[in-house]
Amino acid sequence: MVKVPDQLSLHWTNGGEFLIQANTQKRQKLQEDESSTAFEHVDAVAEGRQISVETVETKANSDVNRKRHGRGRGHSVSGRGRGSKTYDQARSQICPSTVTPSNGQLENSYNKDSRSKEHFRNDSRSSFEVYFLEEITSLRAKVAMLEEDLHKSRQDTSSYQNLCQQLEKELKELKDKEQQVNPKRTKVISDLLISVSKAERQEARMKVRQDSLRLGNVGVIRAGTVISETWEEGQALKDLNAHLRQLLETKEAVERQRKSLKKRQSDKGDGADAETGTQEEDILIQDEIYKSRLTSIKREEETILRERDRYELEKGRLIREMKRIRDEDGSRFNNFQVLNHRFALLNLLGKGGFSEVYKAYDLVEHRYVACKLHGLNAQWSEDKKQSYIRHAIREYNIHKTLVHRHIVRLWDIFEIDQNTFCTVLEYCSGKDLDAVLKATPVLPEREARIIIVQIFQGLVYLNKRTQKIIHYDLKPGNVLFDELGIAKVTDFGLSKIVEDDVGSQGMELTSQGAGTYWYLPPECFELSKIPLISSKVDVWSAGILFYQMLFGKRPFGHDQTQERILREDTIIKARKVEFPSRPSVSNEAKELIRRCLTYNQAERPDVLTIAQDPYLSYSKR
Ligand SMILES: Nc1ncnc2c1ncn2[C@@H]1O[C@H](COP(=O)(O)OP(=O)(O)OP(=O)(O)O)[C@@H](O)[C@H]1O
Repeated sequence: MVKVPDQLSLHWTNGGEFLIQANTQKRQKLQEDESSTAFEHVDAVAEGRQISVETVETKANSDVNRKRHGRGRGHSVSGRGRGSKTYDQARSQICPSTVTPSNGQLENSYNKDSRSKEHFRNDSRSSFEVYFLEEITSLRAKVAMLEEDLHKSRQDTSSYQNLCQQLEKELKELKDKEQQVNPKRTKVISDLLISVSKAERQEARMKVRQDSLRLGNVGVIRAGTVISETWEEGQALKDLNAHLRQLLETKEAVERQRKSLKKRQSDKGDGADAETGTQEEDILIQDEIYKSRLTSIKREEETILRERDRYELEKGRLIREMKRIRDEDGSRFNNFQVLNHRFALLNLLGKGGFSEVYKAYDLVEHRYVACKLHGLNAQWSEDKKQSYIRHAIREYNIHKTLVHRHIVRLWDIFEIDQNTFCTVLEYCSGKDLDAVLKATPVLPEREARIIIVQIFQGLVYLNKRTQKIIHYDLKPGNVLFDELGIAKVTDFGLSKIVEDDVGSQGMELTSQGAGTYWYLPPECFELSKIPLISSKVDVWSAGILFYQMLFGKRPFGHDQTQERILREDTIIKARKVEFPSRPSVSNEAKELIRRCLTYNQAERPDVLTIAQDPYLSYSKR
């Protein structure tokens, strides 16, 4: 008996099922008849073909799948489509002749119409052949397409490789070119910067000369063999002073006249005649004239005094600028050197105790920076030099880790020679707070508030790090402004890292005596034992700063020298802060200052606590 392959029924659903059933019934019938040779042959052929169909179909499917899962190029769809179409055609050619309403009917039809069997055999055979042929053609076409694809891909790969090589070559050429152009470009930028800086130097010197005529100049006086410098007032101040003197003389003259008028009035006594009455009225009128004159003199005096104050501020600025120019002229870095092949030094910004700060241009990052040149005195002992370097490295190590909007960034540090090294800082083109307060000693509360808020934000950052930092040297000169007016705290030369194991009272102050005394709290002046300090030092300093911005002076020892503050224990006695009646300042501001200037360190809030003060917050609650 010939076995019908299972696949047949799998593929030929619906119509095919009928066919299988028909064949099975046929076979049963033939077995019964034992005369089945012709049909068995047909069936065997049909079965054999069907197996082949299955094999081809499976292969075609796996081709399609491979295509689908593989590169997924467009041909796979059409290939499958074509195959399926052929397959469907084959089915449709086979099925109509074999499909009958029921098995019984099929048998009947088979028995009744042997011609239809023949017809079926012939139809099946030709359908399969057609199908195979079409399938083979389709597969060949697919293979051809795949080969074509492969060929194209190979071509693509090789052209991509060529392109890649070409781009690499171009990149190298560009890099080489850039390396050639770079020094030229750097030279052009440097030359431009130098020209601008030279023009600025010239302008600065010209302005100083012009202002000197108005505001004054440094003169030299000789006393025996001793030559010393003295300040000679400029014409504008001389004129103002002369005007003031003249007003004073006039005032004295009017007052003298008024006095004698009063005397005349009292000498006359209480006369009641008509003449006396007239004279008395004359005296009253005369007195009124003198009074009016005195009032106008006072007004003029006030105007001139205001003008003189303005001139004094300008004079202060002029003196600082003269000093800066003198320092620049005397500096060994004033000749536009490029440090570390990168930082083009421009003009001197200012000179500190042991350092010169230059405006510079970073030729790599293309931005302005401030180069602080720390000079070790050649006369110093090796020990002192080493201690200074240790100190500077310590400062650098603290400062370089600080990244905050209200802290000046430290970009770099390098050695220039045996006695000099340089720290590179974020450039702040605005004035420092010290210069601001010299020009405008009293700031409007609104301006002072936003400055102190920014300072506290910087301090909060220092106290939220794992390694907390006490700045220890907060003062107007250490608050800088960038061109947008953003305040930034700088100079970490005296700052302290609060170690993890420090007790609640704070850490030991090992550098007692350093710092600027107006801004330091009472605990820093403790002499009986080593003081313990914490972030509360900065809270006190910020309180002093805020007071100074609002009232134009420091609350404790404003007019005293550092030495006198120490000698007279000024800060140790600073138990309570007093506020002047003018200018008028809000109670909230005064309360914040009181909290910052709490005498007892234990009761004074620390940075994170005081930062919660509603006055330091701008959020709408
Ligand atoms: N990052 C900066 N950007 C712009 N100007 C700066 C910068 N750092 C310092 N300056 C300016 O340079 C000048 C000198 O600064 P420096 O810090 O050396 O002086 P100081 O604080 O007066 O002195 P010392 O550090 O010895 O107390 C000051 O006028 C300061 O405003």
